[in-house]
Amino acid sequence: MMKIGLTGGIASGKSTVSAMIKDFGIPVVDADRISREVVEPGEEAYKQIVASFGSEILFDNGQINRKKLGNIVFQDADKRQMLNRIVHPQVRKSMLQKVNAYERQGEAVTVLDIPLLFESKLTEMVDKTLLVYVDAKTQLERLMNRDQSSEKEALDRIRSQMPLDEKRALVDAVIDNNGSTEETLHQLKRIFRLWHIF
Ligand SMILES: CC(C)(COP(=O)(O)OP(=O)(O)OC[C@H]1O[C@@H](n2cnc3c(N)ncnc32)[C@H](O)[C@@H]1O)[C@@H](O)C(=O)NCCC(=O)NCCS
Ligand SMILES: Nc1ncnc2c1ncn2[C@@H]1O[C@H](COP(=O)(O)OP(=O)(O)OP(=O)(O)O)[C@@H](O)[C@H]1O
Repeated sequence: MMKIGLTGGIASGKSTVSAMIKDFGIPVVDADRISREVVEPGEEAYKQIVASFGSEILFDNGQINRKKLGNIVFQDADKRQMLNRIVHPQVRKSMLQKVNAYERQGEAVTVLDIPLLFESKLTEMVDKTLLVYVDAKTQLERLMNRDQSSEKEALDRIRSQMPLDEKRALVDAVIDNNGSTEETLHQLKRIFRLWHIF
């Protein structure tokens, strides 16, 4: 089974591209979604997060207040590393299980949507890498719009990741998502044809 690592920066358009890939009938394993599952109350990572960051980061119902935890970790690299050390091993484990299940089902291709593919050195999990690229101005605008966040909150998040221009040099193929979604779909199809996926 061919494994494709789909990556990008925050709000660069990974979810938009992964929805197109699912429409082709190709399975997608989503690291962001898994990172939400592994921090549900009762899970091992949840207990470690509460022990490390305190109950101030919880809502009254016990769920993690992600906006609050985000504001802490995206302003402080040490705290971010502390959170990453708790969450990433669980995410990796769960991703591997899901990928193996698709392999057993006989899927020919599976896409792994991993925002931190390079930052977390997960490239050995995949055969090919595909970057969803946007320029810095578009990224900031789309992020602030989508999350209704301030410029400061958005820039804190963008700066906690490897710049997209650096990622460009590391991948097998790039989709430029500055244009319309139609142009993005066109580029995606061209790359998948090139890789003999269809
Ligand atoms: C800090 C948290 C609580 C903020 O939650 P929130 O719901 O606001 O954001 P969400 O999880 O949807 O992430 C949105 C985007 O932020 C970026 N991002 C998330 N975590 C990180 C991180 N540790 N470092 C850099 N960028 C990150 C990614 O591009 C991601 O797509 C959450 O992102 C988290 O638990 N992060 C640690 C786990 C992680 O690294 N997840 C990302 C991929 S595994
Ligand atoms: N080609 C496009 N034209 C206009 N808007 C777009 C385009 N692609 C994506 N968007 C919008 O930009 C925002 C970010 O896109 P998306 O959520 O797909 O990014 P992402 O990389 O998955 O983000 P995250 O890392 O936060 O999960 C969304 O509001 C989306 O609707």
